[in-house]
Amino acid sequence: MDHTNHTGTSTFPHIPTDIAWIGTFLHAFSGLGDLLKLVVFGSALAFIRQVVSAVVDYILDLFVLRATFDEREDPYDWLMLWLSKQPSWCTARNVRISTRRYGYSGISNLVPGEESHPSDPRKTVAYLPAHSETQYIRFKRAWIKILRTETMTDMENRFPLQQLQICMFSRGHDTLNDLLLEAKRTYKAEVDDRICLFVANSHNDWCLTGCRPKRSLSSIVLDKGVKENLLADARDFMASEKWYAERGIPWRRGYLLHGCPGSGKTSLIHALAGELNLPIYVISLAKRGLDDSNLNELISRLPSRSLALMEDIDAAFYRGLTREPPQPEQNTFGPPPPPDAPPPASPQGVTLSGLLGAIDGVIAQEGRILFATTNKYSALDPALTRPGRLDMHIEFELAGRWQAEELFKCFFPPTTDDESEADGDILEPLINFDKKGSIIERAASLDGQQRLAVAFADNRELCPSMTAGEVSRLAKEFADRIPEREFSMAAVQGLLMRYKTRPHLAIEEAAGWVMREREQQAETEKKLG
Ligand SMILES: Nc1ncnc2c1ncn2[C@@H]1O[C@H](COP(=O)(O)OP(=O)(O)OP(=O)(O)O)[C@@H](O)[C@H]1O
Repeated sequence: MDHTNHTGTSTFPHIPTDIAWIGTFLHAFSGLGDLLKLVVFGSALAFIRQVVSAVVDYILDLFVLRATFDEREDPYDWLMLWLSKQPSWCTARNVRISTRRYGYSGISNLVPGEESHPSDPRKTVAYLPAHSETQYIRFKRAWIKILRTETMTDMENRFPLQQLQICMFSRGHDTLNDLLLEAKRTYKAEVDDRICLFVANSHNDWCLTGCRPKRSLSSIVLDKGVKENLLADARDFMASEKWYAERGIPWRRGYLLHGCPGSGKTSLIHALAGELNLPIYVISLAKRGLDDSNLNELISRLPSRSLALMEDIDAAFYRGLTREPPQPEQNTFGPPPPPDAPPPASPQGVTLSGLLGAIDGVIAQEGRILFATTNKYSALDPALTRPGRLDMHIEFELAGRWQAEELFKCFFPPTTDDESEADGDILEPLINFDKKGSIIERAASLDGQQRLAVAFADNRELCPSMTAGEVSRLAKEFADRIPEREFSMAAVQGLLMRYKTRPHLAIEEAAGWVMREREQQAETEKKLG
């Protein structure tokens, strides 16, 4: 075969040249092999890493349990209270100071050296681990990693949402369940003899504002049978879920307490909540920004078996409430704007139809008790007060003599059964002592103002000891000086408060107090025209 081309030169001689060129080329890039090796090795490594990480993740998923607690949910509060009792939680090195309270006193740590003040719970501060600070806590032989985080729920970073993330080695949910159970029990024990109050926060979520000691029903003096009937009715309702379901009646009950200010409406609701062990959810209809849809949302978020409280429902009626949708200038809740105020830019507020719908509409929660209070019963629309919405109406009156007598007994309970011993004390009731026990002065010899000053002295323990018989006699004497149905119970309580260690002085001063109150009332009426 002839490999000669038209130029007469053979083509084969080029082959060795090309091979040489490739050789030269390869020689020039002698690192390429290494590079290829590196690429292959790197890819293999990345692949192995991914596989290992997937396997590790898989194994971790099998053995590590992670849980997130959101501050909008109850378990967050249980856990925060429980954590507050763990030494390592309270001694975190990177702390955030907080006045938020979980349970009643659990998380609150007084600033060292500072005395607590029962009337101002905000004076106590809590040391919480800072956000993004990891804490390790031992629970039932397991180590739990806890991380507090704060995320923003809106674009403008206005609504921070706190979360707790916990992580533990555990194959099943047993340890987590145990932890939750213990946290819940701790929380329950803390709030058992207290009532928890919830209000709506800026997200329109229910938020625990605090827990206060339960008030005993016996400290509220009402006409015979009133509180007993109310308690029996509420108890019966709470136990009647099935009865309501069988008859297709929504399991809800509403109570309207109406009457003069300071007659014990709010106090009775708080005492009842304590008796029924129900948390109170306070709905403030005058709250800025609350409209029909917000109200609906709030009511739909009420937990079952709760007590919703709408106070001073009459405050909404300064312009009259209609069933129409809200207009800028009418039909809204809230205090009246000043006369020269510009009209609101957009209609806002709760309408009567919105309120009616929220109370008994389809979204209204089952198993809840609604309490509404008002000082102006006649201002309420009959649609609002009809059975099914507000089933039971209870009127509260000004203090009767019997109530004044009972209130006196609440203030000065008998301290001894021994009549002879008691008599001695009662004969000298107005002697006052300083803290060291020296006699200051015999109050009987003082004028009115001085007597008051003495009565305010910090000598509570010097309240004379009295037998039941003596207390009854004094209580009657006191009640005889209080005119029937003229003053509120709050006013009578105010009088007794002035002489909380001086029952005799309270009796002596009662007549003068009545005169002064009447004068004041006359003056106020004159001013009002
Ligand atoms: N019937 C009562 N028995 C015992 N204490 C009472 C009674 N009524 C009022 N008080 C006392 O008076 C104070 C005010 O009472 P409360 O707030 O319950 O009245 P209210 O009827 O809800 O008043 P308002 O209508 O102004 O809200 C409380 O400290 C309470 O202890």
